[in-house]
Amino acid sequence: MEARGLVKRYGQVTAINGADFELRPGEILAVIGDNGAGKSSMIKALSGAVVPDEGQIFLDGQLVSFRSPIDARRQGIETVYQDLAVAPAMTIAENLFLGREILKAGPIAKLLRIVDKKKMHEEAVRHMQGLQFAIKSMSQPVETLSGGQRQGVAVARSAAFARHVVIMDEPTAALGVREGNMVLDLIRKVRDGGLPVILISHNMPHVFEIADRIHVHRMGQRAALLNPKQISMADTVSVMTGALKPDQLSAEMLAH
Ligand SMILES: Nc1ncnc2c1ncn2[C@@H]1O[C@H](COP(=O)(O)OP(=O)(O)OP(=O)(O)O)[C@@H](O)[C@H]1O
Repeated sequence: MEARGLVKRYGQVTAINGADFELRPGEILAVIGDNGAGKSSMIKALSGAVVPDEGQIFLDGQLVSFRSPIDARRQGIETVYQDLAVAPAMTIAENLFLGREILKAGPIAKLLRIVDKKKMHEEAVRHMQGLQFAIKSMSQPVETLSGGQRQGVAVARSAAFARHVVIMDEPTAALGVREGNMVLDLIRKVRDGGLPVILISHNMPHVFEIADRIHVHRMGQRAALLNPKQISMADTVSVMTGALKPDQLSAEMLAH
C-alpha cells in the first residue's frame, strides 16, 4: 500500500499535511508519533474512515479511493481498533463472522438469511488453529475470555478477511504484559502468513520487538523511516519529538 501527498484539513487545523506512506508486502510497519502528530488521521484516510482533501492511495500499484470503511474493507483492508471491538455476548465463532455470516445453501435459506452455524464453527476452528490460537471452544462467549484473548479474536477476525492489509490501532494498549505479548505473537503470525501489518503504537518496547520498519509521523507528515535494528529507542524518540533531525542520522539507521 502506498500514499502520496495526503492532505486533510479540519477548518484551521491541517491534520495531514502532505503525508507520504509506504507499506511493503510481508512487513510489520510501526507508525509512531507524538500526540496530535496526525497518525490517526492518516490511518483513517488509509482505512476509508476519512476522505482526504488531496493525495492518492495505491494498492498493488493501482490507484484506489475509499468513500467509507466498508469500501476499504471490500478492497481487502481490515482495521482492528484499540477499544476491543468484539461483541461480548456472542461466541468466538460468531464474532469471527460478525457481519459476514455464512448462509446455508439454497434460495429459501438465502432469502431468510439462515446462517450455517456448523460451517462457521468449522471455519473458525480451522482459522484459529492456523494462527495457533489456544482456545478450548469456539462456542465460548467472548465475555468469558481474558482481555488479551478478546483482542486476539479481533486480530484473528481481521486476518481472516483481509486480502491486502491489516491495520492495528494500539492493539496492546488495554492489555497486561503477558496478554500484550500474546497479541504481539499473533501479529507476527499474521505477517508470516503473508499479510502486511500497519501497527500504530505508543509502546516503544513493543514497536522495537516487532516492527520491520518504523514510520515516524511528525506535524502531519512522515518525518523519517527508521531501521529498528540499527537505531536506539532513545534516538527514535528524539526523531519523534524533533530533537534529532533525520539528516543527522547515519544511513544504516534509516530504512529504505
Ligand atoms: N474530526 C476532527 N475535527 C477537528 N480536528 C481534528 C479532527 N481529527 C483530528 N483533528 C486534529 O488533527 C490533529 C491530528 O490529530 P490525530 O488524532 O490525527 O493525531 P494523532 O497523532 O493520532 O494523536 P494521538 O496519538 O493523540 O491519537 C490534531 O490537532 C487534532 O486535534
